[in-house]
Amino acid sequence: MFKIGIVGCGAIGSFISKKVVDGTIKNTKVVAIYDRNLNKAESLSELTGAKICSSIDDLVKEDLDLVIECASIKAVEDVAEKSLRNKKDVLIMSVGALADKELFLKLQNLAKSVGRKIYLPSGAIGGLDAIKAMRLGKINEVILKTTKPVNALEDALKNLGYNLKDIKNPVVVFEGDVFEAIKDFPMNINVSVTLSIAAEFPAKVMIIADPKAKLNKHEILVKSSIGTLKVCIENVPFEENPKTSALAAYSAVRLIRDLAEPVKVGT
Ligand SMILES: NC(=O)C1=CN([C@@H]2O[C@H](COP(=O)(O)OP(=O)(O)OC[C@H]3O[C@@H](n4cnc5c(N)ncnc54)[C@H](O)[C@@H]3O)[C@@H](O)[C@H]2O)C=CC1
Ligand SMILES: O=C([O-])CC(=O)C(=O)O
Repeated sequence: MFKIGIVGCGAIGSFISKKVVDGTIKNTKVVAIYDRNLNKAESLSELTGAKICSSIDDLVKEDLDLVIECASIKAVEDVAEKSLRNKKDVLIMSVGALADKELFLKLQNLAKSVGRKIYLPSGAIGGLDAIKAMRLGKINEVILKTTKPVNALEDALKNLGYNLKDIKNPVVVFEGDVFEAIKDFPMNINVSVTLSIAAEFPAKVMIIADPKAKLNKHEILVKSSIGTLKVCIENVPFEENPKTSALAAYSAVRLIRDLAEPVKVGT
């Protein structure tokens, strides 16, 4: 039995748990969970039978094969470092944390020294298989254009001083590099960091708030010496968290399921 621990019992953590319980992820059990909001942890414990832990330290001491972080950028350092130090592989959803190059390097070195893995799912985007191959040639440009409904960007827009009622037409609310993008939109643009890590090239990012949009759209352009990649993905958002595309959770489910598969498809 493959044993997992989950930190963050929101949209993604709940979805992964459901897919364990319904057998989509086979031979797997959710053994331990932690959320700073106890109510959220209690609902997932009812569904999975998992032990509710009182802290990340408590969770990583359990007998686990994989710890899944699906909480927030701020939680990543603690979850990843403590999991690795306790000889557990870790899957990170809040990939935006790894825009901090020092942190990323520290975690990579730690994973190597303890012989464990850090998994970064493709999340709400696609095309990373081709981009990873392209980076063996020369990458010249990486662009991500993300269009989301206004409510999906609500927290970040309010912090940036936007009055949401004033947004009547699609408006470019951010244009800049990946590092600035994830600072301003920490709950909306983790994908830009995953893309930049896959390409080993910092993405240029544009974010558009569209009051008529119903889907989370990500358009990717990568120019390289091997060829040009254009990917456009239009994702259905989660009802319980419209910031998050359902595909992000599906990609984690797929990754966990594939760990046990004998055949690997794609790079
Ligand atoms: N890599 C990707 O493509 C994507 C990544 N994400 C990221 O994945 C993460 C999870 O997303 P959702 O499930 O939609 O979020 P959510 O807001 O539905 O759930 C997050 C849960 O984590 C808990 N939490 C937050 N910080 C915590 C901490 N420090 N310690 C313990 N619990 C904590 C919250 O109480 C909440 O229950 C977010 O950081 C989100 O930005 C979301 C979409 C795509
Ligand atoms: O789910 C999405 O469409 C993308 C997202 O929120 C993120 O990358 O943080």
